[in-house]
Amino acid sequence: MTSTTGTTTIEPDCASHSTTVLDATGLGFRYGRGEWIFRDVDLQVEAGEVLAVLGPNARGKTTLVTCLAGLRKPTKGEVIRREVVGYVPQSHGAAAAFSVLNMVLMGRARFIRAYASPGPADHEAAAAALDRVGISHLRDRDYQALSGGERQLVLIARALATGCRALVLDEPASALDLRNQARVLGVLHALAEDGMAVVMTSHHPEHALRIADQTLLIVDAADIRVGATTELLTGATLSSLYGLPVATPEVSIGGLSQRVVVPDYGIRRRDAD
Ligand SMILES: Nc1ncnc2c1ncn2[C@@H]1O[C@H](COP(=O)(O)OP(=O)(O)OP(=O)(O)O)[C@@H](O)[C@H]1O
Repeated sequence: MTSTTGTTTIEPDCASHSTTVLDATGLGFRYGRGEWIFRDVDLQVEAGEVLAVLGPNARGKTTLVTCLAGLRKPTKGEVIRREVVGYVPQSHGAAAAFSVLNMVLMGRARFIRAYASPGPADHEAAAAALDRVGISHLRDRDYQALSGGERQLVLIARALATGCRALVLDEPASALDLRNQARVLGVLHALAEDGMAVVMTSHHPEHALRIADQTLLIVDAADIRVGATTELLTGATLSSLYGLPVATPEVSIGGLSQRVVVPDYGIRRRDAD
């Protein structure tokens, strides 16, 4: 056990035969003396598994995943992290003008002594992380001058440079166009195929249907549902979760039958007869 933060334990356990990377039990959180944001959450994420966290705005998705990542101390319960966890925040901003390479090298902070410069091993890890997400060609670009999709990939590379075996991402594809959504989802899917445990929040149930093995729904603080994505994400459940009619028909795209999410916005086009 390397460190303990209240009830949250960080426990790299290389000798364990369990493939459970993140193990949360009885997790509850409230800000100060406010209302519970969520309570009694139990979940496990295995190596190579993707967990999507869905719920309407302000239901506590960010709060939950920051507890899982160890950035926030839960009010109740415990999270056991058996591997290093990399966190990818929602914000794409950078406080100063950094190159892409220097952004990714920040992920090496825990390996670099105070006032020391990154060494060859750090540069090697940063290059491997850039390569892993397919953006080696951007390494000398100014991070602030990149598009939202490119920045998202840089932040994933920065997390990978930590040597993490679990990745927790807050809305990794929310601000991206369709092609960049596919690109980020493809990277996460490939990382999971290589054994990474992936947790991501999303406002896109179809992203969960594409890549998530498990989904966690925050219906309200006392009603948290965790289950197999394809079983949990029915039209009826999504309609009730988001408060509008949602259909989930099977369609064939590119020769592949896929369940898609079609919300009824309740608006009739003016040119419709
Ligand atoms: N530091 C804080 N102090 C007090 N309340 C907070 C704090 N941070 C978040 N909250 C509140 O906790 C609730 C959950 O916030 P959180 O950001 O976790 O929700 P979310 O589901 O990620 O929201 P969104 O989908 O809009 O990003 C919200 O009501 C929010 O206002």
